[in-house]
Formats: sequence, structure tokens, C-alpha cells
Amino acid sequence: MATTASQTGKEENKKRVEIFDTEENLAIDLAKYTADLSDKFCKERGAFTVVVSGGSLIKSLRKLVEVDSIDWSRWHFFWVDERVVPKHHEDSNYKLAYDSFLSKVPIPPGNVYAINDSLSAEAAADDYETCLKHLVKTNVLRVSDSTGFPKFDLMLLGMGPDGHVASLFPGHGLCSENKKWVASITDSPKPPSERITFTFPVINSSAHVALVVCGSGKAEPVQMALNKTGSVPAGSVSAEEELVWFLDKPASSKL
Ligand SMILES: O=C1O[C@H](COP(=O)(O)O)[C@@H](O)[C@H](O)[C@H]1O
Repeated sequence: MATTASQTGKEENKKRVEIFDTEENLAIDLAKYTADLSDKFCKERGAFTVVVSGGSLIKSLRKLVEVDSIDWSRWHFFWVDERVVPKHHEDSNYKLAYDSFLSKVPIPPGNVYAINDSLSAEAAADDYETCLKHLVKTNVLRVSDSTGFPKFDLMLLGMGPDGHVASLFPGHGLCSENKKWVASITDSPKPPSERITFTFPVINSSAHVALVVCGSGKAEPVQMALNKTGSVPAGSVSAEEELVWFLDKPASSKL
């Protein structure tokens, strides 16, 4: 079903590229990958901290809701980025995840960390960072020994056609933010313009990252990121334990 396309070199030995014949097969494997990590972390530490993006990634999580063995009560659910709009707004990443995923699984509502949508972008980013710091104090969230940034168990990320991840866009100054955990952006090139986003140090301190990309429209940024033929934010993603790129055939067509 899947081809492991690369697992190379010293610096890249934590990176795997999986290519699937169809998006359906990708979704099946992504569900198994996530369920296995859930099982491991729930056994090891009694909690599983999971971060999602918005966009097309959410559709590819549809098989996960069918996995019976998952202990949803141990899940803590976060967003890598969010648009500063009310939670019921069509542009809300919370609404997207709620409608097709959260409403179908019994994660305790208190373990779902949505942004405060009554605040400005800057205040919402500060508020989300304060929430993460509280979860570190209460041992829900780990901290990376090597970076001092929060260490999520799993980040499930999509990538835009311009190679952006989270709300970190090509050429934007936020891509080099190295102090904040959560930053605000008010000039996003993709609407809506006001958003909050995890920074690269937080993304790259994760134990596991799955970068899920489908469709021929994204083949070029995939090539730029993986073959280093150009510079796109997705090419800067890494993980402390393992980064896995989940690609369908069209997205991998330029590799
Ligand atoms: O605006 C956003 O776009 C990216 C990519 O979305 P996609 O629909 O092209 O997969 C998404 O990962 C991010 O969370 C979202 O805010």
C-alpha cells in the first residue's frame, strides 16, 4: 500500500517519507499510526498530547474515529494554528475539527484547548501560551530537555500549496521567531489575515510529527521541501523522535 521513499543520512535519520496509491489508503495508515502512538503514550505517561492543523488534514483523519481501541479519555487536543474568528465561523479551525472529528469521539471537553475567540490576535496568542505553560506545570504537557520548548507527543500537520505549515508563510518574519511559543499574525497572505500560530521551535520540539500532503497542486512545494530544491516553511519541519511525511501519489509526483 505504501512505499517508503527515503530514510537517509545522519541528520535525516528521523525522517521517513511514505507514499500511498490513494488518499483512502493514506487515511487508513494515518489512523493506525496515530492509534499506535496513542496506545504507547497512554501506557507510558497516562496522557496523549495531540496537535492538529486546519485545512485538508482534517478530512484525512476520518478513519481515526473508527478505531475502537483508542482511550480518548487520555487525549489532550490542541491546534497548531487558528484563525481569530468566532468558533462557529466557517473559517474557524476549531469548527472544522469539531464538525468532522471532535463531535464523533469522546475526548473530555476540558481536554480540548480552543483559543479564546473574544480576544485580539495578540492577546489570544498570549492566552494560548499561558494555557500551555499551565499544562506544563501540571505535567499534562512535557518540555523538551534539549530546547526547553513544550514537547507534544504528536503533531498532525497539513501543508498549503505555497509550502506553508501552521500559519508560518514563505518569507514571513514569523518563520524565524525563536522565543515565543505561540505568536500572532495580522498580515496572513491567506485569509483570514488575523491568526495565531505555534512557532517553529515548538513544532520541531514535538516527539512525532506527521506531515500529511495530498494532491498534484502541492507536488512542487513537496519537492522543494524534500529534495531541497527551494526554500519553503515545510522544509524546516523536524521532530525530536520522528518526522513522517504522508503523501499520496500526486503529491509525490515531482520527487
Ligand atoms: O490556512 C491554513 O492552511 C493550511 C493548509 O491548508 P490545506 O487546506 O491546503 O491543507 C493548514 O495546514 C492550516 O492549519 C490552515 O490554517
